[in-house]
Amino acid sequence: MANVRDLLDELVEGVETVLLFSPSEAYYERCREIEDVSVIVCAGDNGVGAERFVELPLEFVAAKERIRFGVEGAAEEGFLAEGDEVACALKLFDDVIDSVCRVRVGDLDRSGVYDLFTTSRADPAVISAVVDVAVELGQKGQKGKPVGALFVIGDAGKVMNKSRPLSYNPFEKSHVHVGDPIVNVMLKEFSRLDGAFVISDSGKIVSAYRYLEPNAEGVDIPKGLGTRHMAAASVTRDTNATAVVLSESDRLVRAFKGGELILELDPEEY
Ligand SMILES: Nc1ncnc2c1ncn2[C@@H]1O[C@H](COP(=O)(O)OP(=O)(O)OP(=O)(O)O)[C@@H](O)[C@H]1O
Ligand SMILES: [Mn+2]
Repeated sequence: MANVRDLLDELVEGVETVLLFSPSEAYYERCREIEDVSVIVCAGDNGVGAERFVELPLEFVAAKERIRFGVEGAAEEGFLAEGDEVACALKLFDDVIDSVCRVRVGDLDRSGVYDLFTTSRADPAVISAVVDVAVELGQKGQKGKPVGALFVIGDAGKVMNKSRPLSYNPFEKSHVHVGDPIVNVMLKEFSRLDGAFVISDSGKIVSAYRYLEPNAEGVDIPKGLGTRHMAAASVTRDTNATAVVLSESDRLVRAFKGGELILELDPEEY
């Protein structure tokens, strides 16, 4: 007669790698003793002293996104290869590992999320906060109407030099940072108006209403995207900034870096 264990055995059959999300030291040590399996740790810091470690820059409330980040990160670091079967063990409900899911590297669509956080100049928490604002705006719109927005994060001095004001800057002389609840309301309010937000590496809002002076030469972004996206891509090629764009027309959130589109997500699925 079949039993639960047989059923669950199938889940980990043939798995070569275990990816542990924020394990305790004891849990990590126990996993290391398993033969023929390599262990990767993905956590905020490497407290357990793992040999193969992927840093998690934020909590990723959505488990799917956490797993995607861990798997992309591990692949990027060379710990995993296309086709590898991985068992991911994580904490879903409690402060102990209570869930296991199996993934095949390459089967998850690559989101670019690891690159976005690890190779950006700005603080990962700032990027995450901006992506959150863009996603929320995308879900709700502005009084029910779809709205677009452009956020340029990091290398703000250079970005300011390569842009000009469209109107009076409501953030002049203020010291407000992304992530503050008040600021999120302000960002949403001002997103009705033209131009870009410029945000520093540490998350200070430097300006709203900036018109970026894009030098589109050599910038290669998917056809069909308009001037907002072109300006976003160009500014990230000419500076070390990362740009996050919410499209008013297709309602997707995109991130650009080094002149390229690196992330595309649908706020409805986030
Ligand atoms: N160079 C720029 N700098 C800052 N903002 C810009 C720039 N170019 C366009 N925008 C902003 O983008 C808005 C939409 O322009 P457009 O429709 O051409 O862009 P798009 O890429 O198609 O974006 P969407 O998908 O939101 O329509 C403009 O009204 C303006 O506020
Ligand atoms: Mn448009």
